[in-house]
Amino acid sequence: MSNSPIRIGTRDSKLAMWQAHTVARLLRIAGFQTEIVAVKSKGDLDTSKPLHELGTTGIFTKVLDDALEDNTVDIAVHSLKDYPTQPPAGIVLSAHLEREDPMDLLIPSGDTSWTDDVDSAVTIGTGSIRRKAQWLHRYPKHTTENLRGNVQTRLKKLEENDWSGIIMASAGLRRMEAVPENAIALDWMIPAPAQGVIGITHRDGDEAALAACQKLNIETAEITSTVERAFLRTLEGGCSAPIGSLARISGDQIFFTGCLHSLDGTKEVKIERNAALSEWRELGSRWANEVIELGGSEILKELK
Ligand SMILES: NCc1[nH]cc(CCC(=O)O)c1CC(=O)O
Repeated sequence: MSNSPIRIGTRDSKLAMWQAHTVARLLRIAGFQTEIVAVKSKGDLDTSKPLHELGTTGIFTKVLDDALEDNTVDIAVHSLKDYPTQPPAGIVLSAHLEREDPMDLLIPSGDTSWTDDVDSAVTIGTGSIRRKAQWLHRYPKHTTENLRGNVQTRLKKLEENDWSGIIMASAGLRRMEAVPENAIALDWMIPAPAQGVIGITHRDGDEAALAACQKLNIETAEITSTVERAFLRTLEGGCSAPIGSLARISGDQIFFTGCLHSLDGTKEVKIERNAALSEWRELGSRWANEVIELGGSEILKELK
C-alpha cells in the first residue's frame, strides 16, 4: 500500500465538514492516512431559491464529482440523500456509513396546540417539495414558505420569521448536537430516500480508494439506501418529485414505506410492503412500479 494520504473531498458547510472528519477518523482507525479537501458548491452559494429550481439533482454534489474527475481528491463524502441516484460515468458509490436517525423533525417556534387541529391556519418553513407536499396532505389549510440554507441558517430564519415552525432532518441536527429541546418527531412523515446516510464515492478504477471505502461500508445501510434510492430512481426518471421512502431490516425481512404526492399535497399514493431481504436488489424498482400503477403515473404526468 502506498503511504500517500487519502484525499477526502467535502463541501465546506459545518455539517459536511463534520461528516468528512467522521470519515477521516474511521479511515485512520482502519490504518489509512488522510487529508481533507473542502470545496464550495452551487447549492450552498445560492440559498434564495427552493432546491428544485436550481436544477434537478446534484446541485450540492457536482463539485465533488468534478474534484474526483480532476484527480484533486481520492474519495468524496456526501449526504447520500443529496446525491443523484445515477452517479456520473466513471464515479462509483462505494461506501454507506451507519445510518443516523432517518426521520424529520418539526421545530416549533412556540405553542404547538395547533398540531392536533387540522383546521388551524399556520405557516411552516421548508425548502423541500417532499416535506411541503406531505405537510399539506396532512394539513390542507396550512401555508408553507421557502426555507433554505445550512442547519445554522435555518434555525436563525425560524427566529426571524413569523412561522409556527420549520421542518428539518433529525440527522443533521443530531450530528451538529443542535436538536432543539422542543423538537417534535414527525413519525408520520416519510423521509427522503437515504436520509441520514453518509455515502462515499471514488473514481472507477482507483483500487486503493475502493479498498478504503470497502472497509467503511455498512451492509444494512447499503441495502436500505439502495432499495430507497432505486424506488426514487424508477419513479422520478430524472426530474424531481415529492417522493419519500424508508426501508428497515428486521431478521430476514425488509419492511418498506414509499410515497408519491402531487406538489399541492392533494393527491397521494403510499404503499407499505415487506419482502425477503435476499431480494433487495429488485425491490426498489418493483415497489416504484406498484406506485405507478396505483395512480402514480397521473401524479408524475402532472409534475412534468
Ligand atoms: N438537503 C439538505 C440536507 N442534506 C442532508 C441533510 C442532513 C440529513 C441527512 O444527512 O440526510 C440536510 C438537512 C435537512 O434536510 O434538514
